[in-house]
Amino acid sequence: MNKQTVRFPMGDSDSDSSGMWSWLPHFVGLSSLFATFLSSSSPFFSSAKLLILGSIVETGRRICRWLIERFRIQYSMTAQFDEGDPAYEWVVHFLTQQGLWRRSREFRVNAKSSKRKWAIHTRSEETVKDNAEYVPTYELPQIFRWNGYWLEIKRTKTGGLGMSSFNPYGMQTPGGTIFITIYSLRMNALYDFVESARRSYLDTSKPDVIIHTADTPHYNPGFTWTNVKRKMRRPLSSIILQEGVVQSLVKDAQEFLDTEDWYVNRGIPHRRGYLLHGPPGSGKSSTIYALAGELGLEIYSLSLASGFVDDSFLQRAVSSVPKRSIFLIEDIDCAFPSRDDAEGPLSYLANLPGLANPYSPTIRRSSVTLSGLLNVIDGVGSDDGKLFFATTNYIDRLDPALLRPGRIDRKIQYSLATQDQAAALFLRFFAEPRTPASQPKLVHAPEHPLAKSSISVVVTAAEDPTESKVDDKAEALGRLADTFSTTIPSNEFSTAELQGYLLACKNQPEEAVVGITSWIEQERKDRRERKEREDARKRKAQEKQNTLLKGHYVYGGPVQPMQVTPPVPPPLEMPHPPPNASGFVSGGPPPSQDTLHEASNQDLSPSPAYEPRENEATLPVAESAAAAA
Ligand SMILES: Nc1ncnc2c1ncn2[C@@H]1O[C@H](COP(=O)(O)OP(=O)(O)OP(=O)(O)O)[C@@H](O)[C@H]1O
Repeated sequence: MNKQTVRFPMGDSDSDSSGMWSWLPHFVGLSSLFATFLSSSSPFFSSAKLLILGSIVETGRRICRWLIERFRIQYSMTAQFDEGDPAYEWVVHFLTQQGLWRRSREFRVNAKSSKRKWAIHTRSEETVKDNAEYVPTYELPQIFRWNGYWLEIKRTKTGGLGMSSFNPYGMQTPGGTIFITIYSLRMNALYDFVESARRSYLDTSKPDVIIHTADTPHYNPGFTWTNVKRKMRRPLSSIILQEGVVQSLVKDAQEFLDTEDWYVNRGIPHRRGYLLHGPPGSGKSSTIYALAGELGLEIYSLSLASGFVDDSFLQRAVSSVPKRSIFLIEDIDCAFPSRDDAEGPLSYLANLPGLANPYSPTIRRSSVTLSGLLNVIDGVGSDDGKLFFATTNYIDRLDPALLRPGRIDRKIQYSLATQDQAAALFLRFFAEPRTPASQPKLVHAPEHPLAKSSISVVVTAAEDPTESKVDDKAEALGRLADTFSTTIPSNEFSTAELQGYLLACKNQPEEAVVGITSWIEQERKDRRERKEREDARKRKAQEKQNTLLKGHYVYGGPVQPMQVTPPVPPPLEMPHPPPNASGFVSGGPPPSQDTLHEASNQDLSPSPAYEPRENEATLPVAESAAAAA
């Protein structure tokens, strides 16, 4: 048998040196093959060459990207700011100040509104009063240097009001989102950036009061307050109330904001609730705006009557109100009936289909429940130094639970204008603008016609003889104000109504005084007519409600809570005793075929002459049912 020697390229003890390297020619052969491959001009080799080169380039690119990503993760941090969150406004405003948006090449152009101040201006800011605003919409990242750091900004496009977009991380975001990457290892860099943005935003906002509202339903926690409005800050002195009322309110709120530690140390939730109640147009909202301007607070205002506001939305909205701000619910009584109404005999009407508001004045109009609101006022969302304000025209419609201390700590009552208020309003309208040189004094001199007024009346009293003319004018104006106010009956017209009248005779105080009597008469006449119309409308609504009630009661409609007895048509109108559910006349012998035929043709809808029994309409349904049984 021939011994066959198996040769291995290396490591075989039997192998000789020539055997050890015998594989080399093969390799050399390969390399020559490789050389041939590289230098070959055959199309097959060219494609393969490209393939390999492409793979090498792609691998290199991926490695670079991976390295960059590693670098980003290691040496940078990215913060996300979602539209609807206050921090988004700070950042956008700050970036605007840095002039970043100027490099943008894509804009959304809107007619100018007071909504935002950060749209860029097309020309020099001082000279131009733009009628349109140009809001950048680009998505391309921008890099800029701030405070020694490199920052990269990327802003996702807004898909339009209420529409959603996807951020680079695949999360769905309604509205716009800004991503800011800071290339630094210092966590403080991000903190410094956000703080600078916030401070600059607050500085710029000082002359305005910023009001956030929620006008679209969003189910993402960050996106509740989607609308921002600005109002000119209103001086406290422009609010005409009994002396000291506004000042004491401001003092109270300021004290509350300054004593956070006191609350924390005693384990008392740091929140304070105010209810401003009184007739429409008496200055409730104006007081809140003036207070917010004075204390530099932003207002987060929510209408509970909005269809999309339910308990859970309310909870989220309150928890995203930042510290040291005002959470405002205007016309809180509109949201739900008082507990008595809600549990009253007609409360089930709220669930009946087809019953609209005009016919059911006590029916719930909001998805917010009383317990939901109470939880929000009590709960975590409402501490943290937030001031809760509510306004109402009808305090007696509010549930006592809502009014207890701890929820509402101070109630301030507003009333229709008194004569003092009318005089003060008159002077506010017609007094000369004051110059620092002729600072007016609050005069309550005994001889002045308004001396007994409890309201601060601004009358310019000149001590300098050169100002005697001003003094004369002021005296004359004081007399006019006196005549004007004494003509106006106290507590009949609201301050807003008087303001409306005075606006019509701007710069003509004498005319205002002359015309006030006929204005009062006209107003009274208008009111009478309005009241008559309103009474007629209410009567009609009541009648319709009664008819609907009867419809549900008599014909076994969808009145769920009541076990309503079978139909009981009125006996007098019916030619026969009413057929029961199976079509047979109750009691008596079974009907003949003729009778059955007659009964089946009979119209069972209420006859036009049908009138309810005397107590049927007014009795609560439960009692009516019992009576019928
Ligand atoms: N006491 C007041 N002092 C100064 N201005 C007032 C006063 N009351 C009303 N006004 C003026 O009347 C207008 C309406 O006032 P405001 O909205 O504050 O009333 P309101 O009590 O909140 O009314 P509503 O209950 O209808 O919301 C404002 O322009 C405000 O300037």
